[in-house]
Amino acid sequence: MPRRLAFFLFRSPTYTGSELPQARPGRWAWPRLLISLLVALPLPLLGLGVGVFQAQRQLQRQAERSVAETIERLDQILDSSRQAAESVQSLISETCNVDNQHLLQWRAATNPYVRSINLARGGRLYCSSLLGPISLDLETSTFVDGRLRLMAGNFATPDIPLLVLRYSANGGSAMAVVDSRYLRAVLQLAIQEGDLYLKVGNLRMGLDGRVSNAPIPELSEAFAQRASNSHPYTVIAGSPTGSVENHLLNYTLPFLALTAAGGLFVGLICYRLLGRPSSPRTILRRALEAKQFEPFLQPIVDACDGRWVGAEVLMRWRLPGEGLIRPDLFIPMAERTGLILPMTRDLMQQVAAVLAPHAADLPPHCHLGFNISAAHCRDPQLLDDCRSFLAAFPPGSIELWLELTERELIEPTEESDQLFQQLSAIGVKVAIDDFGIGHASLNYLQRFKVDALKIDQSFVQHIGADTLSGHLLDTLVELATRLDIDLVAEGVETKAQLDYLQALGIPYLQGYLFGRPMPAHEFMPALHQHRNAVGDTIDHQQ
Ligand SMILES: Nc1nc2c(ncn2[C@@H]2O[C@H](COP(=O)(O)O[C@H]3[C@@H](O)[C@H](n4cnc5c(=O)[nH]c(N)nc54)O[C@@H]3COP(=O)(O)O)[C@@H](O)[C@H]2O)c(=O)[nH]1
Repeated sequence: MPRRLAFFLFRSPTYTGSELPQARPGRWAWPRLLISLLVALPLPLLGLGVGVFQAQRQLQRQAERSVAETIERLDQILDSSRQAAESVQSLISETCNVDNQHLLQWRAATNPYVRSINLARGGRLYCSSLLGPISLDLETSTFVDGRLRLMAGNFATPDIPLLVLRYSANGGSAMAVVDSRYLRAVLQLAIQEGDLYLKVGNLRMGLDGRVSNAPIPELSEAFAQRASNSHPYTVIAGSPTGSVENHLLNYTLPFLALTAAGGLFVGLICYRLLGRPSSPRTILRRALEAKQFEPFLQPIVDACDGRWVGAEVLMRWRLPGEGLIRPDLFIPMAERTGLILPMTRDLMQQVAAVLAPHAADLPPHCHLGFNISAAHCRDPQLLDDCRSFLAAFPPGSIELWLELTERELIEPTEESDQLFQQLSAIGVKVAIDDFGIGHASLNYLQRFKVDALKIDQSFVQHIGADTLSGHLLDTLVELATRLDIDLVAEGVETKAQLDYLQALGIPYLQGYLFGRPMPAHEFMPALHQHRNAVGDTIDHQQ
């Protein structure tokens, strides 16, 4: 095997084109093996099919050829025997004297196939080249067509079968006796595989040289039969059940082994190819089809009293065998491949399916925020997706927020302007996510009709650590007040940060201090639990 091919087949697969996680190879091993088997099997099966077809054809041809050859040789023997019998026809009317016996012996000895020649008259054998004068009954009706008789033995050699050719002339007959050993040799030489029979009347002789009146065994795999044009006998050849298998083993084994090796090779290549990691797009598309992307909800709280006012929807990838995958590992790739559009649509549908039945229990005008990226701003279907999402809830029960991220720069165009106007018209709010760290944030503020800013968590985390963050937060609060837009501070983890942000007058907060992102179906039970707790706290404070 060339080195490059061996390397391709046997090296371990490592994908270098993407850092996207994939399902563990172990889970995929069985289907991969099954597909490889399905790919590997056709070649040996085809080989076997061709082998069986060829074997059947060869056995049939062989049977037909054997029948033709046997008839040709037997006719030669019988023609020659008839000549021997014909040559003594003048003796039939004569007695079995010494001269006539010598003549019979001479004729028998000079014919290559004839063992003896006998004369008969008036229903009796009266003269034999072997025994001289004899007197034996002769039943001419036992000769097929009055001319040919197959016998298991006779008076001279009771255990050696023979074929007797009768030639009628001068009121009697001359009979040339052919030893079955010639016949047996003819049969054996004419066939390599299968069975061959000489049939005279209801008696038959097989390759073993035995004469019997038993029916010929069924020749199911190949069959040929022909009667001689010159003498009253038939030759039958064929192959019994199991002959094709034997033929395959004896003659086609190398071919079958070759096709099996070919199948194995193809299967190995297939197994190898299936083991190669897919492109990032294919991995994500498969994950989406398998419904592996799930919504997690993180509460957003009212800074004054800590009550939940809504949630941000964050995507998680539940990869079988690997657990939950962080969004920063796959969202950038989803954005690059454009798959973020159907993924967000799927997320919206899942959230609507989980929360809509509990709409009455949600906080008033429940704020539900989804992250969108540049591709969404060029996708007119976003409008329909938002409409469908809003339509799943009773009117006015929720507020849909789209959070614009800055991972990809959003180029404002006529279409995007129109899209945002239409979104605003149906009540969808727009927030700028991670505000303050991206160079485009201020640009977005100018261009889009923004309803809220989400202050990046890095500012919150530096509260108390440096004065610059504090100044920046002051400036952001002032900016939001001037523009009359809402503010949400992200990444609140400590009581100190909470106090600071409350003192600044930031109305909404989000962070681990209030709740970590949780599976969508856990949101309602968590909200009830929180309500009980916050209700208590508020009562105590009052
Ligand atoms: N286009 C889309 N982007 C998405 C979507 N879902 C998530 N994302 C973006 O992936 C980034 C990472 O998100 P995630 O790991 O979910 O992290 C979020 C929070 O879990 C985390 N967070 C929240 N509170 C705290 C905290 O107190 N401390 C702390 N260290 N981290 C906290 O911050 C992330 C908040 O995300 P965001 O508000 O969007 O900035 C992230 O950039 C997501 O935007 C999606 O569906 N589409």
